[in-house]
Amino acid sequence: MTQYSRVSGSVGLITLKNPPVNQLSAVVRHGIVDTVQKALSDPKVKSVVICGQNGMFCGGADIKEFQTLANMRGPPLIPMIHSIEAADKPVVAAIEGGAFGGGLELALGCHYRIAHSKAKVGLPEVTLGLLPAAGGSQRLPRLIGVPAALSLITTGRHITAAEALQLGLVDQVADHNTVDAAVKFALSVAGQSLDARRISNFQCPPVPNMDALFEDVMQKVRTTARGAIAPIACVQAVRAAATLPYTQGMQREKELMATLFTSGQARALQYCFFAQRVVGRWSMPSGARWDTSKGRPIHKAAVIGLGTMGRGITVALAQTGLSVVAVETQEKQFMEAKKAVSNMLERGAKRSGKPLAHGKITYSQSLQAVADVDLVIEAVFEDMGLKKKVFQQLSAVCKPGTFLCTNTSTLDVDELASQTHQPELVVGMHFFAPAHIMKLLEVVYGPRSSPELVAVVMELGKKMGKVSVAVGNCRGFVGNRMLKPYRDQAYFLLEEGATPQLIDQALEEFGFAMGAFKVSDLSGLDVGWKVRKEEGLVQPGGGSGKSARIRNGVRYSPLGDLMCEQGRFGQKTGRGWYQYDKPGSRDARPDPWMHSFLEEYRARHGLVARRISNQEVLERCLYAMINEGFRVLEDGIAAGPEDIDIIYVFGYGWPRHRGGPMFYANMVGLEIVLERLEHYAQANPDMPTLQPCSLLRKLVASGSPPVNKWKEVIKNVRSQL
Ligand SMILES: CC/C=C\C/C=C/C(=O)SCCNC(=O)CCNC(=O)[C@H](O)C(C)(C)COP(=O)(O)OP(=O)(O)OC[C@H]1O[C@@H](n2cnc3c(N)ncnc32)[C@H](O)[C@@H]1OP(=O)(O)O
Repeated sequence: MTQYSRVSGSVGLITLKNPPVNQLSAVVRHGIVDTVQKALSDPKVKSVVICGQNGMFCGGADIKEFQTLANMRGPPLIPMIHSIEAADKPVVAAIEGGAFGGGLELALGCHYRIAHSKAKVGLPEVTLGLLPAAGGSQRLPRLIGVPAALSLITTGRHITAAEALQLGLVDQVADHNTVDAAVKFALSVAGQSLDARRISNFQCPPVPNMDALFEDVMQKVRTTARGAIAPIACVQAVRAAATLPYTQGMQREKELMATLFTSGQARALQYCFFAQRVVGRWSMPSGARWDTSKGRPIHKAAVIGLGTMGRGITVALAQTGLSVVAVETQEKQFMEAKKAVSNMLERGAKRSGKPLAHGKITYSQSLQAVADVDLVIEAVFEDMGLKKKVFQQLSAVCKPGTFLCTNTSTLDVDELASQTHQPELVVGMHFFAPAHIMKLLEVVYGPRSSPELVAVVMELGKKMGKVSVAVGNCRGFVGNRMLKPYRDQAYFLLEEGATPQLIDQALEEFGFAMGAFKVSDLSGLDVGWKVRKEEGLVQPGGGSGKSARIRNGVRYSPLGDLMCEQGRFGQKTGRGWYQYDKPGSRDARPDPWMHSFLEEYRARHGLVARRISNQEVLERCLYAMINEGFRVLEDGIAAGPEDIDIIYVFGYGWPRHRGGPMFYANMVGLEIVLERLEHYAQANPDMPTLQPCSLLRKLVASGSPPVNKWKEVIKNVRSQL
């Protein structure tokens, strides 16, 4: 786990060996303690270099060890790093690949740091619900100053070697063999005084108006944290570094870490870290899997339809380096799209510092232009008739073997596949707007979709920088299917006495980026109205009598339809569930009109408004959504709870520090979720989405196992169906 050798006569070389990222597991820490001791006691050794095998310095503490305290045996990190800093021989960190979290903290304990030009460094503990508690919160501000340290520690962002050099975080950047460069450097500094190299002895560089700086940062962090506690603790720890002697600062770091370490938030965030990796190992009900299905290379892709989504998809594809044919048949849209795509590419290049991808795109107004591409993403208007026509044309125009994908948020992918000669080469790609920015991609396979195609699209998603989740085909797939009962409950609560702001506030306090009604205003109320009209659910004026609030024997709220009849489509019309200064403006303000609108509505339907608590809002909206999540699992639409949680965290603004809806259900206690659903279902027999689903009952009957054990119960439930 840790290899030791003497090189160039007098340099002790310690190599961390713990694939995949040389994480600091107990054995590695043992190895470091032993080999440092060996190097320091060997009179032939004048200086020491620490590096990692396979081009990676160190990915930090072993996150798996955090799952249970019992796992955390072996030498603790803090004294280990202290003993390196206190050494009387220079110790040089040779950073290849990356130094993250405890890995960077180890490097900060060394007297010098040399990084490869392609290496990245960072303290991402905050993203795991923690803080850099192996001295990182105390050493980093002393080394690079309080403002820069706050920026790195509160965001967890990874920075390049060049930025690290500029900040003074590393001493040298190497373009070639970093270990050789570090050994050479170690030879050159052997015997030199180390007094000025021990960061714990430094004072933080003074900051003018320090109190104001911390107040300002704290306020910003509180706003963006949406209830997460780790970013706040990070600010407090850096403040301790800036105001206290090192030893007291370390004590404060320890106390803050103790609170975070045992918090549910840390558990949720660490679950998300692994869940994100689990969804990459996709599987299909047919048994096809990520490790047994091989894709084939895609050299040229096409996008059909250059509306908002098509433009974003074109940009995302071009940024991967692929050749892209962008097709739009309507002249006006075609001209506008060319300009818009070009602007988006320029902004993207500026943001990322990567070269412009203009040359990768050719534009055409004819579908014939896609004849020789390997993969097509159709992104025309969300209309089954239109999409069917496009798929028939694509099937005729494209060369045999071309993969055909549809960007859709709800439509039946199998129905579209049946329009083509090779239905096995069709999948859905549910992008989220703006498609070149949003991280989530639902990859929707049908019963006939080939695993090769799923492999290709999952890989393509990764290249586009997306978190791709493979899901089965059903109405709304995973994300939108679960959103429906959540939204329905929000509408029902309005009928029963709540206001849009009461409901949104409860959801935002829970941690959602936006409440249900603000989201509805943002995406446009007319979108759902059109779908409901097509489904025959809308009655003019909302209908009357008892049947007005029932469709197909199930409770229905015509409130959204009534809003649309009034032309209140949301932000785009300047009026929706909220009011806005002008059409297109984003600043939502409560609208007194809503009050009389709701009063009148309730009076018409004989409803008596009652006081609705935040708890009821959360329980009804979230548990209805979670219940649907269990149905999704039962139906085999998602392979596991991780898939659902990642979809919600990356696509629907679910607070990451609550781990996703299914993890959250587990945190609350499945038996409590079941009991509350039973309670609400009994009170509302016309709301079948509140009837607890059988998988939830089975899980509770099986003793509510942790999320990572659900798959066994799901397998049993499915085999009984
Ligand atoms: C008292 C002191 C206490 C605490 C102080 C210190 C705290 C810490 O150090 S917390 C850990 C901080 N480190 C991180 O957050 C880094 C996490 N890792 C990553 O960001 C990435 O893995 C990477 C940038 C290092 C590499 O990315 P990539 O090449 O894309 O690989 P993967 O992300 O797919 O990871 C591969 C494989 O490694 C597992 N893994 C990665 N890091 C860790 C880790 N620190 N501990 C345990 N396992 C780790 C990861 O899960 C993947 O494995 P699986 O596919 O099997 O899940």
